[in-house]
Formats: sequence, C-alpha cells, structure tokens
Amino acid sequence: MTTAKTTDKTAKTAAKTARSTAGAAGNGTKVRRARTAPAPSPVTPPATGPVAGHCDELLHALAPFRDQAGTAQSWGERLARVLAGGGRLLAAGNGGSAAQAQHLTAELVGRYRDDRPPFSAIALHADTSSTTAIANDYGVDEVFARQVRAHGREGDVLMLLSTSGASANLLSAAEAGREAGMSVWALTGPAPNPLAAGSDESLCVQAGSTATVQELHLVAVHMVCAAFDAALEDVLEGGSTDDAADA
Ligand SMILES: O=C(CO)[C@@H](O)[C@H](O)[C@H](O)[C@H](O)COP(=O)(O)O
Repeated sequence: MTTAKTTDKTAKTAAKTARSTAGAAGNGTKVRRARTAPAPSPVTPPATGPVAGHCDELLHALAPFRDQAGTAQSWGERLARVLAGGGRLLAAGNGGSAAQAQHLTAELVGRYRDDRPPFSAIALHADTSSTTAIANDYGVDEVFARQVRAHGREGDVLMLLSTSGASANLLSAAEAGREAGMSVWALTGPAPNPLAAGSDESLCVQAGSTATVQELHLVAVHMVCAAFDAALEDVLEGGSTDDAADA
C-alpha cells in the first residue's frame, strides 16, 4: 500500500512540474509566481584606502592637466595637416605606454568617432619581429631608434610616451627622429625629464603615480584625436596641406 501511495504522489509531482515547465515555455498555461520578498536595492559601499586614493589622485592631477589641453589640441591640428599631406606618425612606448601609443595609432588607422579616411600611423613596438631582432642584435636601447631611421621621413611626426621620461630606448628614438627631420613630441610624467628635454615639444603630466600618468596620457591621446578629426574637415575641404612642413 505504501509503495502505491508513494508512486501516486510522485506522479502528481511530476505532472505539476510538467505543467510549470510548459507554462514557462509560453504555451498559454498559467504559471503561479512564487511569493518572494523583493530583492533589497543594492547599496554601493564607499571606496576606501587605495581605491579611494586612486580616484583622488586622478582628480587632483586633472586640473593642472587641463591647463595643458592646448598642447594636445595643437598636436591634433598639426597632425591632421601632416597625415592628410601624405606624412606619417610613428609612436612608441614601453609597457603601459606601449598600449597607449598603440591606442593612438589604432584611432588614426581605424577611426576615432566618425568615419573618415585611414591615415598612416605605426606603433613601433607592435612589430614584434623587428623589435626582438633589433633588441637581440643591437641592444634594447636601439629597438625604436632603428625603426625611426627606417620609417621616419622629414616632416613626419614621432610621438613618444613615457611615464618616467627617462627610458633609454625612447631617448635614442627622440634623437633619431630629430636627426631625420621629424617633429618629436613627448607625452611624459612630471617635468623636468630627459625625454621632454630631448624632444621638440612635450606634454608632461604632473602626477606622483605611474598609474595616474598613464590614465591622463590616454585622455591626451583622445584629445589629440578629437582635435585631429575637427581639423581634418577643414584640411580636406580646403584641399590645402601646404603648412604640413610647419608641424
Ligand atoms: O604599466 C606599467 C606600470 O603601470 C609598466 O608596465 C611600465 O609601463 C613599465 O615599467 C615601463 O617600462 C615604464 O617605462 P616608462 O613609462 O618609464 O618609459
């Protein structure tokens, strides 16, 4: 008797489950909703320690950085004339700065906001075969300089990114760029530093931590791209790139 009762109960439960499943599948069967208490709204705990400090340091560095935004704008405008005139941008950095340099070239070869023609921009560190061969055969300090001598032409732009402003391979690249008649622009951490001194122009982020400098370098990269796109409309409409050599 007990076995028959159990079997009957099991069958009823299975039938109920089947009805629920069918309802959930949307075949019109009514499914009774479970009465559960509404989930409490999530409360974001306040950030403390290094996380709060990270935001504070960024905020602190942003105001003085904003005062230098004119440099980024000027770079973007002149870069538009150089690239639209058939010139090229070479960019390089180490570690996190390599990623930022590559971010800039990607925005120019691809696009920033709106559709526009592609432009010649090369992240030197991204050529892993050249970079490793040069490092192996000539030493790490030559990895960018040798590529600058290979690809850089008079009137082109060389953008070098460094948080310390002291990386030897970027200092050699700046020297090679100037020898080639390129415009050498440096995005660095606090001034003074050797890379800023060895470049034609620099935008130096006054922040104590490498992370903050890198974050504001990305902002600078985007500001250059915004100015580039805005200036490009005038350059292409005017059809004049005569002043590319002024860059
Ligand atoms: O991203 C970080 C630290 O945040 C590191 O990878 C950092 O980029 C590397 O230590 C670089 O070698 C530093 O070079 P630099 O920016 O001083 O020229």
